[in-house]
Amino acid sequence: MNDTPQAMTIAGTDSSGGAGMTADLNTFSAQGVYGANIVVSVTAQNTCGVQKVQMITPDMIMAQLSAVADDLKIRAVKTGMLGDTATVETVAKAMTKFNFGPLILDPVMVAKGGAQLLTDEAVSAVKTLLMPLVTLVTPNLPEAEVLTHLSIKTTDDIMLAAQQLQTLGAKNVLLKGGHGDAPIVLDYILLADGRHFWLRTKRFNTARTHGTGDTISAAITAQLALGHDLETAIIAAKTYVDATIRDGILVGHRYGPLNHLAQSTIKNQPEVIYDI
Ligand SMILES: Nc1ncnc2c1ncn2[C@@H]1O[C@H](COP(=O)(O)OP(=O)(O)OP(=O)(O)O)[C@@H](O)[C@H]1O
Ligand SMILES: Cc1ncc(CO)c(N)n1
Repeated sequence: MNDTPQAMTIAGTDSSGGAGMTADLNTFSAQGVYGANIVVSVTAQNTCGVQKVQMITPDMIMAQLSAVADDLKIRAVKTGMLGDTATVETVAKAMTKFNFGPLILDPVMVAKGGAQLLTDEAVSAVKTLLMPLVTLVTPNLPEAEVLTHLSIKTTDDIMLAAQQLQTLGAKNVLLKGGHGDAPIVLDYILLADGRHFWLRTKRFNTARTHGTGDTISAAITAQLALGHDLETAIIAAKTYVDATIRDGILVGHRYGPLNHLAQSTIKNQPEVIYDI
């Protein structure tokens, strides 16, 4: 029997199944990777918004992490919603104690419907405790603004923000460009060795984008667990998330979930641009 590639998500649940841990696990499966899941919060949520959040105790979070570390061979790990300072501290502690492979930090702060998923206080814990441990950080534009205190309007601002995120300790940066309404979507990647590039796709004119950020970071994590290098992993993940939006499904009434069973095709690969 082959050694099945295993990845792990540390995140919150979404009762409607579109974002958070469910999006991560569906993505892992779609990429052919086995998924372990550390639940840090339970949310009552649907495509219209988040109604209620219940955090899990640090002790229970650590027990889940220990249980996985004792038995599985995790090759890459991602974090999603972390919620509060105690959770960030627990996760940071576990990341130095156990070897789960490269850490992908998706610094989830606000849900598509507007609910806050990370306290203001916890933002500084993310910056000081987690960022130095991170292989790749994947903020969207508003999250990058909070982490860097920059106002990000232009492509130059995006490049500067990515550099600042590296000075906080993240080795590599993916700045996601899904927010806004320009007809072209640009994601920016700054690698540890200073190389950088943009991924350009056309914007799908749809509100069915619940969990796009979770999905791209989970797809990157899965690709790393499969043994691909980071650049290849990011391009494959972007191609996949594009397909999951393109082949949309009709679930719920507002920010509908993605189609995690969608197939990536050569035709929907992003354009890679080095100079903008
Ligand atoms: N309407 C769209 N059309 C094409 N690509 C999109 C669209 N919306 C998001 N994306 C892509 O999805 C990925 C996630 O980007 P986004 O900026 O939406 O993340 P996010 O805000 O963290 O998502 P969420 O909070 O819903 O998890 C990026 O690669 C982005 O380019
Ligand atoms: C639990 C959870 N994690 C992340 C997001 C962001 O997509 C969400 N809406 N809910």
